[in-house]
This record gives sequence, C-alpha cells and structure tokens, in this order.
Amino acid sequence: MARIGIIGSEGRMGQALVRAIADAGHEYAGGVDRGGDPAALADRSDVLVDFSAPVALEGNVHAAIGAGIPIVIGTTGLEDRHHTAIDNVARAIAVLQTGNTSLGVTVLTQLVREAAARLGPDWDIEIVEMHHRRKVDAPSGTALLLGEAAAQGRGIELAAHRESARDGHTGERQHGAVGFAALRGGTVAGEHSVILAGEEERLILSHSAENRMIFARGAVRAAEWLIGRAPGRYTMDDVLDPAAR
Ligand SMILES: NC(=O)C1=CN([C@@H]2O[C@H](COP(=O)(O)OP(=O)(O)OC[C@H]3O[C@@H](n4cnc5c(N)ncnc54)[C@H](OP(=O)(O)O)[C@@H]3O)[C@@H](O)[C@H]2O)C=CC1
Ligand SMILES: O=C(O)C1=N[C@H](C(=O)O)C[C@H](O)C1
Repeated sequence: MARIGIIGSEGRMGQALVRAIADAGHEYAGGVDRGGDPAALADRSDVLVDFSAPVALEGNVHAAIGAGIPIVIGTTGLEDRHHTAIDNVARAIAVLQTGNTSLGVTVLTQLVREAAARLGPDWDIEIVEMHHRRKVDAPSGTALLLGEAAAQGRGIELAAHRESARDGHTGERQHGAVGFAALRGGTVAGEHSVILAGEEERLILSHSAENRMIFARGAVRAAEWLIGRAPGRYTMDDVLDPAAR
C-alpha cells in the first residue's frame, strides 16, 4: 500500500483519482489545490500525482525533490520551459510526465509510431481531437503526444513540422507536415484520431475515453510503478513494458 498525494485534488481528475486510489487499495495522503502547500503534502506521501495547472509545476516538482519522492505529472498545456524543468528535476528523482495516462492511448502511440515509419512522408498525418467545453489548452496533451510519436516514426522534429489553427487563405499543406485540429464542446472525456492520408486510401487510428477513470487508473498504476525507481524521466511506455514489471 502506498500513500498517494494529489495536486489538483478538487478538480475533475483529482476526484477520479481519489476513487482510483481507494479502488487500488492505496492510502489517499491528502490533496492540495490553488494556494495549497505541496511541500507539506509531499512530506506525508510516498508519491505525488499532479493533475492541476502548468503554473503549479515548478512548485510541485520542488516539493517532490524536497521530500525525495517521485512524481507523476499529468497536467497538460506544458511549454518548453516546463519540459526543461522536468529534465532537470529528473536528475534527482523519478518523474513520469505524459499527456495521457490511459493504457489505450499508450498503445495507440506505439501504433502511430509504427504506422508513420512504415508509410513514410508521402502519407499526410492529421490529428483530430475533441474534448469537453471546460478544457483550457489546445492541442490536447494527447494530440501532442501522438504527434511526437508520428514524428519519431518519421525521424523528424515535431516542432519543425507542426501545422495547427488553419484559417483563411492558408496555402497548400506543407509536404511532411503533422496537422492538428481541436474541437471543444459538451462533456466529451477525450476523443483522438490520427489520420494517415495517402493516395486514394486513409488509415485512421482512434481512441475514445468513455470517462476519466481510465486516466485515473493509469495514473495510479504509474505512481505504484515509480516508487523506488532510480532518478530519471519515465513514460507510460516504461510502465507498460513487460520487461520492466
Ligand atoms: N495526462 C492525462 O491523462 C490527463 C491530463 N489531464 C490534465 O489534467 C489537468 C487537470 O484537468 P481537470 O481535472 O480536468 O481540470 P480541473 O480544472 O477540473 O482541475 C484542476 C485542479 O487543479 C487546481 N489548481 C489550479 N491551479 C493550481 C495551482 N497553482 N496549484 C495547485 N492546484 C491548482 C484547480 O483548483 P482551482 O479550481 O482552485 O483553480 C483544480 O482543483 C489539465 O491540464 C488536463 O488537461 C486531464 C485528464 C487526463
Ligand atoms: O483536459 C482533459 O480533460 C484531458 N486532457 C488530457 C489531454 O490534454 O490530452 C487527456 C485527456 O484527453 C483528457
């Protein structure tokens, strides 16, 4: 049994996590939200799970370092400076950051990497996502994760090939681009499709989240897995790797 602390505990994911922690037989060490003290929470936890907001990231990872415990970061909307901070922190503690903790999306990233590698740059890649009306970042963290997987499959840098927010006279699609489209509305938990469009055929790889418990269960599984790991930056691929269990 592990003591799991939640950052963003009053939020939609935080509430799902409280249930998932109990379902898995762990102890809920408590939670913090805006204005809370992550250091005090870290001191009474074996691992932190962060589903809050990018602005909180720096304080959260320093709380984890201060207590010498690992942290799962599920918060999305992260910028380059956040990823640099995570890289630095991962020299001292075990950190797992991902835009999607579900098992289905973790496998989907592997399929997308493989498809992009096999089909080559003449197949256009477009990533379409839909989320609930309250989501504040776009493209979703999952869409970016899938874009990174496609870019890895092709051996390119996503940042140099990313096309999003098309509007007006955009000109033709750039050869080799990875396109993103974000839809928002209703209560959709998370829909993602990666469309690989070739000459007269399309391959579409999709994932549908029916509710937030899939993310919460995956995050708890990641938290269990991180406890006792050496410092480093880990992914959900590591958690699901049969050789690492
Ligand atoms: N990786 C994954 O698998 C998933 C990631 N997510 C991501 O998780 C994050 C949270 O999503 P969701 O639960 O829907 O969002 P909510 O807005 O419902 O919850 C966010 C929570 O974090 C709190 N919070 C805001 N700022 C801070 C802060 N500075 N310090 C501590 N807590 C803070 C909020 O408090 P307050 O209300 O007071 O602002 C709120 O309780 C988002 O980035 C989302 O994209 C979501 C689902 C799955
Ligand atoms: O904000 C959400 O709700 C979700 N956010 C994550 C993302 O940005 O991809 C994961 C999931 O799709 C739900």
